[in-house]
Amino acid sequence: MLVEFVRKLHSLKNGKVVITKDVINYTNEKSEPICEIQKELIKYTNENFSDNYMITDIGQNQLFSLLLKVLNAKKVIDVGVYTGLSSLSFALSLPEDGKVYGLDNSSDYIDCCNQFWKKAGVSDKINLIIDDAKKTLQQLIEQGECDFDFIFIDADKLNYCEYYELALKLIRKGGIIAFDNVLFFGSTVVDENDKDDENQIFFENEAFQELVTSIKKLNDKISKDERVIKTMLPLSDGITLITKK
Ligand SMILES: C[S@@+](CC[C@H](N)C(=O)[O-])C[C@H]1O[C@@H](n2cnc3c(N)ncnc32)[C@H](O)[C@@H]1O
Repeated sequence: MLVEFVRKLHSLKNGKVVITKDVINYTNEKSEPICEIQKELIKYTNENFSDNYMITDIGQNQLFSLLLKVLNAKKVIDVGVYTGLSSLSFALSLPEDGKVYGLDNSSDYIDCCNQFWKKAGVSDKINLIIDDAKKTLQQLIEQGECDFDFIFIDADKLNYCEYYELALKLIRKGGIIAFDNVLFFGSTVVDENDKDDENQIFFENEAFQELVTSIKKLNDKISKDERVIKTMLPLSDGITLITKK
C-alpha cells in the first residue's frame, strides 16, 4: 500500500521537492543556526544597502561552515566580500590561527565589514584586500601560496573562467572551490531556442545575457574538465563545488 502511494507521489511530483520559500526557511531552520551577529549583519545590509540582493543566503553560509569544519580548513579565499557575510562565516569556522583572504575591488563596504567582524571578534582572522581580485589571486600565486583549503568565488561573472583557472592553482589537493550563481535565476538552464513566456525576461537585457553566456561557458568548461571532480547544487542561486583529482 505504501509502495503504491509513494509511486503515485513520485509520478505526481516528478520525484522532486519544489523549492519554495517555505522549503528554504524549513531547511535553514533545521540546519546549524547562524549566530546573532550574522543575523544582525544580514538585517543591517538589507536596511542600508540598495544592492542588498548581492548578499549570500543563510543556507549557503550554513553549508560553507560545515565544509570548512570537514576540511579542517585554515586558509580560505573569499572572492567578492561585499558587506562581509561570507568572510564572517568563514572566519567563525576557522581555528584561532586560521586566515581568510577577503578580496573586493570596492571600498564602499569596508566600514560595514569592519564593524561586524570586530563585533564578532574575528578581525584578526580576515585580511581584506581592496583591488581587482584577478590581480590579487595572481599575486598570491606568485608568492607561492598554493595551499588554500577553500576558495569561494562570488564576484564579477564575466571573469568566472579566469577565476576558475587561478583558483585551480591556489587550491590544495583535497580542497574545495565553490562558485556562486551558476544557475543565475534559472537563466543558464534556458536554451535560446526554446524560450517561453516565463523565460522571455532573461533575453530582454543585453548586459544580463553577457553574464549568462559567461556563466554558461564556465559551467560547460567545468562539466567537461577531466582535472576535477564536481557537483552542481540547486542551492540558493546554484552552487558548484569542485575538487582536484
Ligand atoms: C555578490 S557580492 C559578494 C557577496 C558576499 N560573498 C556575501 O557573502 O554577501 C559581489 C562582490 O564582488 C565585488 N567585485 C566585483 N567585481 C570585482 C573584481 N573585479 N574584483 C574584486 N571584487 C569584485 C563587488 O564589489 C561585490 O562586493
